[in-house]
Amino acid sequence: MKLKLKAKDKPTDHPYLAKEGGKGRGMVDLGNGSEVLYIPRFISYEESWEYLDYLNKHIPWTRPTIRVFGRSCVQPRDTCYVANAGLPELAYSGYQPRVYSWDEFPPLREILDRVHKALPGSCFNSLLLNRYKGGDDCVGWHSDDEKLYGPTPEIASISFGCERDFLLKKKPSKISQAKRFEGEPPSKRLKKTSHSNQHSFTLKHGSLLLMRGYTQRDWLHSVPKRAKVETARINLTFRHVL
Ligand SMILES: O=C(O)CCC(=O)C(=O)O
Ligand SMILES: [Fe+2]
Repeated sequence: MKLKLKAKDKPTDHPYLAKEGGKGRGMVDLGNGSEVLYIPRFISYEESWEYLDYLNKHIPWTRPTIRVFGRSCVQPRDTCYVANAGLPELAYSGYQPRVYSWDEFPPLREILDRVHKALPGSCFNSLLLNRYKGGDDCVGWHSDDEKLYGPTPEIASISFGCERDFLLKKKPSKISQAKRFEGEPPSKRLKKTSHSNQHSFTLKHGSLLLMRGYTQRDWLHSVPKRAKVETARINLTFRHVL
């Protein structure tokens, strides 16, 4: 693996983020304890094509019917779910995916190992796969804030195939959050709210993006539709179910 991060470089707390450096390659501080790390070439170009080909052929993709704002619709992307045995079951938008075992897909375990090595201290036990067949396939604004991931989930996202935009936007702040600024001088308020409220990444073939801290509590993310995109993209999001 070409990644520069090694376990021996490890300071005690979140070494991969410390190592990348607050201002260095790939790390975006979203403010108030939310962070994103982006490593464009996590898996080599050639290996990434091999993984893409394998996943296209061997994953039992389904396109389920889900419920969004009280209406049934076909999810605009293919999906599959892999997890350790015995975990609480995942359900989202009224859909409970069937759970497949890692044993059925050795390359997924291999990618999981590579992610664990690159992110010392991480411990993912489940994986949601998405396949976007073309530019009409997408995922709308959401956060992965299901209770089974706990209050500060780390989500590691690997992308293969067609580059697509990954957008982040801040959730509208709650009154309780606004209240925190009461009684503080305006200069301080400005400082605390000076982070940008949106970010975008073009997720490259073989890239790794990590969301951590309060990113799921305070931010929404999406992969919007794109005209002119005709080729497929597969995305893997590794998560830790508590
Ligand atoms: O495809 C992506 O990059 C994001 C997928 C996602 O947000 C999800 O599965 O929750
Ligand atoms: Fe998500």
